[in-house]
Amino acid sequence: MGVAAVSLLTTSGLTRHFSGIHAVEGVDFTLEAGEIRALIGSNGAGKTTLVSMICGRIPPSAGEIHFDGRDITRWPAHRRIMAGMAYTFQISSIYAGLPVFENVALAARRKRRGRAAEAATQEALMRVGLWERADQPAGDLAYGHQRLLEIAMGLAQSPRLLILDEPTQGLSEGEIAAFKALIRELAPATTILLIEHNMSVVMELAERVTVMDMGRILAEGTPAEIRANRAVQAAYLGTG
Ligand SMILES: Nc1ncnc2c1ncn2[C@@H]1O[C@H](COP(=O)(O)OP(=O)(O)OP(=O)(O)O)[C@@H](O)[C@H]1O
Repeated sequence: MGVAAVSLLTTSGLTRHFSGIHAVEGVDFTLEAGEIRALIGSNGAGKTTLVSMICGRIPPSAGEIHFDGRDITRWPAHRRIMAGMAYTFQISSIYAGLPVFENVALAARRKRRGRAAEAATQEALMRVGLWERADQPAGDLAYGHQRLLEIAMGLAQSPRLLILDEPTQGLSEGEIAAFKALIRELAPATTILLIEHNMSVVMELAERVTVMDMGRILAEGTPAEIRANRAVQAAYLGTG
């Protein structure tokens, strides 16, 4: 028998309670290096809470997280960034008064210094197509471009795992098509985990889909398997 590849990310028994609410309950979740994974589920299913524990925004009530073979359960967020994780959460991180370039450079400097940070900034802006707008105040960008700016901020950290929370929310059809193309270019060098409500994005982009319901993993599989899954249809897809 061959040696099993080490998964990039594994959670075991990961749990988070908020004063009686079981937001995430005993989740065993695994990501293989290089994959594009979608995390779906109805409002309140626990997706953001799960991802927040993975990236170190909130501590778990119980359970463990391993990244790249190391137990990172108690690592602060910045140490996880150094280890190769990056995440974007809905617009929260943009400084509207600062130029586009500076926004991305601030993110790059969480991992690198000096010229290396500037080079990573330029590369990330070119990758998402915002290099021409590098000098504009971020607050002047159209909404779709602000979402791309957030992705550039993640990319500037050259992550091995990029976590995106609802990246296509509020984007136009054209912008969504550009987003899909961008993500396809990033994988498999970068592993992608995206929380996504847009089913066409999930079905076209993700190699595997994880469905959460009431804090637990309800199902996992290829897009075709998930579409055909009765429990998923009842809990989620059927209501959409
Ligand atoms: N800081 C918090 N304090 C109290 N309850 C919380 C907190 N964060 C999340 N919850 C609760 O935990 C549950 C899971 O929420 P979570 O935001 O993780 O779900 P979600 O699947 O990301 O939903 P959505 O698709 O609406 O973003 C919900 O019942 C939510 O109200």
